[in-house]
Amino acid sequence: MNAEKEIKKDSLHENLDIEIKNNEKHIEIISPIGGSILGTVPAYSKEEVDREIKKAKNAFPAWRDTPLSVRAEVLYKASDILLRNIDELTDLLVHEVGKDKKSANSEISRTADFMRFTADTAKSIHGESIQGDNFSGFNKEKVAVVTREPVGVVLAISPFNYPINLAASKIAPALAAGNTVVFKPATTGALCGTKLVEIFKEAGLPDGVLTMVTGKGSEIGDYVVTHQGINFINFTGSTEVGEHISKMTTMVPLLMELGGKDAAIVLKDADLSFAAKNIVSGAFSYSGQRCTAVKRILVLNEVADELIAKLKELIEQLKIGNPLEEQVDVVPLINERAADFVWNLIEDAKEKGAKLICGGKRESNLIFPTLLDYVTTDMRVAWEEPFGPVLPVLRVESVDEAIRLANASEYGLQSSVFTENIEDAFYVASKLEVGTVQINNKTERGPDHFPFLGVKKSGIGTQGIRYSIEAMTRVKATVINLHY
Ligand SMILES: NC(=O)C1=CN([C@@H]2O[C@H](COP(=O)(O)OP(=O)(O)OC[C@H]3O[C@@H](n4cnc5c(N)ncnc54)[C@H](OP(=O)(O)O)[C@@H]3O)[C@@H](O)[C@H]2O)C=CC1
Ligand SMILES: O=C(O)[C@H](O)COP(=O)(O)O
Repeated sequence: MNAEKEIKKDSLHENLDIEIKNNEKHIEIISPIGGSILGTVPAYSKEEVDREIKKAKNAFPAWRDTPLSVRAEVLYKASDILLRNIDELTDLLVHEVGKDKKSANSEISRTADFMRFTADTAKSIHGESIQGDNFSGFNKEKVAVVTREPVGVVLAISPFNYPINLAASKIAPALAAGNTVVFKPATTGALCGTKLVEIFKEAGLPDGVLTMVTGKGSEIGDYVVTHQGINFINFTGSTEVGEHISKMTTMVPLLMELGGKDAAIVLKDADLSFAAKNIVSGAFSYSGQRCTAVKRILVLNEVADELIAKLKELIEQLKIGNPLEEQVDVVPLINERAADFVWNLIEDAKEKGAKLICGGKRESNLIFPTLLDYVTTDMRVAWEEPFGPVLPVLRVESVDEAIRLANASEYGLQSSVFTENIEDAFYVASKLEVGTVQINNKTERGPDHFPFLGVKKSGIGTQGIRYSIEAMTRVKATVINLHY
């Protein structure tokens, strides 16, 4: 039975030109703005997944052997096409994941820059040759020619929050390196993902070099990640799913960016106005639905009151609401379930004695930016990643207490330290168990050629343009044995 029923689009979204197929072989994509259906994507069966992976496998030898300059040319073209479609894509992003228009637009232009930089970087990566005589017992007659080889078929799995950028930042380096790619977008974000694939094809990618499988992760995810045709998995998403994938797979290299609980550590001598401005933007942009969002403040007691007053003032200036109507800072969360989770964290903290400074209000999946003071280590919000607009403040007695609390997290993505003293900044940075420490800045991923990684439960391996290309290639040594 595969009957089609007509679905009428909500007036909020009727300007979007997306097809809706209402049958059991399609999944509905629900907008976080208004909760209505935006479009549908196919729910792939196992046989269809097999077919797409096989296409990528078959396309691999020819793509690997395609000159790098030609592969790079496709990325330059894709970057141009992306920019040509920036208005349409921005609009789709706003509708599909509820991002504010300015951030959505910058996601697209950043992705175009990313693709160009990837092509440039790939062209400048080269191998080396090594002579044997450095090792005792060998001489110059033995020479290794060391090249970088693609790994084969890369499975790229992206999350909902950057449906264009976190897809392209896996796909572009993988393709530049000579791999073929099977792309599994987050279901909310799959309409954007579909457009991105179309753009790569329009740029001239041969058939099978980039294929896409859509379907709910809970239904097809395990089948895809354990498929024998996959040679490498590049995943961004929650720690829960990342851990699950790493338990399911065997002998497949993994590159994973997972959850975080980034701390902003504010020392006594920090420029508090500057720190507050950075923290508010770091914590609340896209309503905190960013892995690198500032997710807790560890502030020295002596300056806590002053910092909190400044934070409150800035938070109260944030524009909250519907990104389809106007430019706002804080938008509805991706769905009701996400909002329930954040709401429960706020309630738990309040019940255990946290002081609500501002926010603490909810309208459906829109949570108002919330600042909680006097958060203690028995409260869930001190440790759990909200992926929403709630910011806990933990007051500390000393710099070492801040470091201890920062490191007590199971996560280790990034941390900020705000201070005017470079010695103190480096002392704190040297002790923090994270992938990146930001001195006097909010936590953030860019610029995209910097290494981006998480330690502990925040990830495996390193992304960032050159790092991603290197991660998705392997070294091959061809040894010349001369006998002169
Ligand atoms: N460190 C980083 O760089 C980043 C980390 N994140 C983290 O991601 C989370 C939010 O993103 P969200 O999209 O909700 O994350 P999820 O972990 O829920 O989903 C991520 C992706 O995994 C897919 N998936 C789900 N189950 C499986 C499975 N069994 N096998 C294979 N794939 C599966 C999802 O598909 P489907 O949508 O169909 O379920 C989606 O494509 C937060 O925890 C955040 O910290 C987000 C962005 C960046
Ligand atoms: O997915 C995320 O949340 C990102 O990797 C963070 O990127 P950003 O710091 O540029 O928002």
